[in-house]
Amino acid sequence: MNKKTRIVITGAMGRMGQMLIKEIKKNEQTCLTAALVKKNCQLIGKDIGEILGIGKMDVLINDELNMNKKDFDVLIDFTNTNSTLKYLEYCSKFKKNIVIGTTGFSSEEMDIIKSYSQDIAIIISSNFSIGINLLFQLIEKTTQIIGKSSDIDILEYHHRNKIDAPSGTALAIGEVISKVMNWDLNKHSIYHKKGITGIRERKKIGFSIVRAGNIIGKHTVMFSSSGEEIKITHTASDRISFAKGAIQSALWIHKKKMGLFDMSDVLSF
Ligand SMILES: NC(=O)C1=CN([C@@H]2O[C@H](COP(=O)(O)OP(=O)(O)OC[C@H]3O[C@@H](n4cnc5c(N)ncnc54)[C@H](OP(=O)(O)O)[C@@H]3O)[C@@H](O)[C@H]2O)C=CC1
Ligand SMILES: O=C(O)C1=N[C@H](C(=O)O)C[C@H](O)C1
Repeated sequence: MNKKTRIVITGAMGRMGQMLIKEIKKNEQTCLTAALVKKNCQLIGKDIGEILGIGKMDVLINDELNMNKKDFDVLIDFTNTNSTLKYLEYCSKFKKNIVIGTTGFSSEEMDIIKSYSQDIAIIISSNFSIGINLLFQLIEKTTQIIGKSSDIDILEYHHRNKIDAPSGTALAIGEVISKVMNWDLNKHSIYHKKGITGIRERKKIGFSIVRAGNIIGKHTVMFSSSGEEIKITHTASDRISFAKGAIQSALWIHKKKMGLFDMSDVLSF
C-alpha cells in the first residue's frame, strides 16, 4: 500500500490552518505529523483533533518545528510573511518541500523565496482554488481580445480580518493582464481615489478593495468599453476550496527535488 504523505501545518489554529487539518484528516493520502502555533500559545500540548472537535489525532499542538527531517514530507504554510520565511529557512535546511499560501510578500521577499527553490521544491500560490486558476485563463484570453479598448478594473472583497491589500489574488490577476498588455503592473495601477481625481487615465488597472464581515473571498474583473461592459467574477463560498487545492499541491510536490511552482503547474492548465 502507498505510504501517506506526512504534512506539517503551521498556523494550525488560523482560519486556513484549521480547514487544512480537517481536510488532511479526511484525505486517505495524507496524515498530519505536526500542528504548529505561535510561541507560548495556550493550546500547546493539547491534541489538535480534540481542540478542533474532529476526534483525537495524536498530534499535540506545538510551537517549535523541532522534529528531525524524518518526521514529515511537506510543510503547508498559511501564516504571515515573516513567519513563512522562518519556516522556509527550516525546510531548506532539512531539504523538505513547502506549499506557501501566505500572501502579502514584497518583491524582495519573493526574491528570497525564489532563491530557496534552488535547494527545495516550493509551490506558492495566492489562491489555491481551481476556480481562480481557471479565471486566470479567462482573463488572459479576454485581455488579448478587448484589453486595448477597455478600462480594466479589479474589485476584491474579503473578510474584515484580512491584513493585506490588495489581495494576492487581485495582484496575480493584475500580473496576468499586465503580461498580455506588456505593462509593468507597478506603473499601470490605480488605487483608491479621493478628492478631485481628474479623468481616469488610460492603460491603468483600477483596484478596488472591500474589507467587511465574513466574506471568504470574491474577485471581479471588469472590462469597460464604449457601449458595453464585461464582468468576470469568482466567489469563494468556503475555505475548503483553498484547502483542497493546497493539499493537492502537497501531494504533487512531495517527490519533487527542487524548483518554484504555482497552482497552474499542479493543475497542468
Ligand atoms: N493562497 C490561498 O489560497 C489563500 C491564502 N490565504 C492567506 O493565508 C494567510 C493566512 O490567512 P488566514 O488563515 O485567514 O489567517 P489567520 O490569521 O486566521 O491564520 C494565521 C495563523 O498563523 C498564526 N501564526 C502567526 N505567526 C505564526 C508563527 N510564527 N508560527 C505559527 N503560527 C503563526 C496566527 O496566530 P495568531 O492568530 O496568534 O497571530 C494564526 O493563527 C494570509 O496571508 C491569507 O492571505 C488565505 C486563504 C487562501
Ligand atoms: O486572506 C484571505 O482570506 C484570502 N487571501 C488570499 C489572497 O490574498 O488572495 C486568497 C483568498 O482570496 C482568501
